[in-house]
Amino acid sequence: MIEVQGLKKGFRSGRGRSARQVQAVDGVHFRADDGCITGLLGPNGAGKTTSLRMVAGLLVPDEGRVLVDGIDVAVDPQRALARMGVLSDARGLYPRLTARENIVYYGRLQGVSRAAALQRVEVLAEVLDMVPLLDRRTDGFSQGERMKTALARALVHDPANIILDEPTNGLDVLATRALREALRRLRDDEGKCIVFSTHIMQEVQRLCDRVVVVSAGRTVADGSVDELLQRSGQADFEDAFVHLAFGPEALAP
Ligand SMILES: Nc1ncnc2c1ncn2[C@@H]1O[C@H](COP(=O)(O)OP(=O)(O)OP(=O)(O)O)[C@@H](O)[C@H]1O
Repeated sequence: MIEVQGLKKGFRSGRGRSARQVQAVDGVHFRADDGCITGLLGPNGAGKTTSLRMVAGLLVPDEGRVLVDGIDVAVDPQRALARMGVLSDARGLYPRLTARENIVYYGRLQGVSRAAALQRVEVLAEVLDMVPLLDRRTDGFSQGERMKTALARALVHDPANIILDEPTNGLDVLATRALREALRRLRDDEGKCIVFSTHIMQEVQRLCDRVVVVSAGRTVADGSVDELLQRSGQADFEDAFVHLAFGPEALAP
């Protein structure tokens, strides 16, 4: 389970006199439960990536805190991070290594024994439907094949919590469907807590048990798709999102 409380993060942008403060995150909070897929939905620049980078311990918040299975990331980062698998947009794989070697190598870096990592590869290859890829060098892999390998790598230490930043970026429709199916299996078969960011409505509607709407750095709404439709009084989820993220006036023709 991941709990995010009152996160804030600002950046200084530019130099000298033209430098100014950008408030990337200005009050993001949510709770993501085990066995649930939670989507962070927001427009470009809403602060989703910055929030997830703080959750993953890659950025230190100015304010607020992140609890991973009750462990404060700022207080005990090692224990908190060991409970998370993170798939960011940097999906760097070693091109000369096979998919299996990439995954096992990362497992070793995470402190997993070679035998356990090799065993985990077999399980993940089934869940992610990538058995035929395992013994190919990743050099020349398609975007979808890279994504699956990177996801398996992020999950090799069997973390209870999975964080994905815009995971379907650059994937075609079949690879996107395969990823969705993999995330559902990780939720249903393994009871994982899954948090991902996106600005794609259909993705949220098809996949999420819970949606956190982020706008201008803040959590502005939180609930299931049906709850958000009800709360906004809209029949269409895109309209509901625009209403919640930008206010009812943004829906005017
Ligand atoms: N390192 C940085 N320095 C300066 N500004 C930053 C930095 N990182 C993010 N920002 C700014 O913070 C705001 C939030 O950015 P962030 O990448 O978190 O948004 P996002 O919701 O993930 O957007 P997108 O959907 O476009 O990826 C943006 O205005 C961005 O320009």
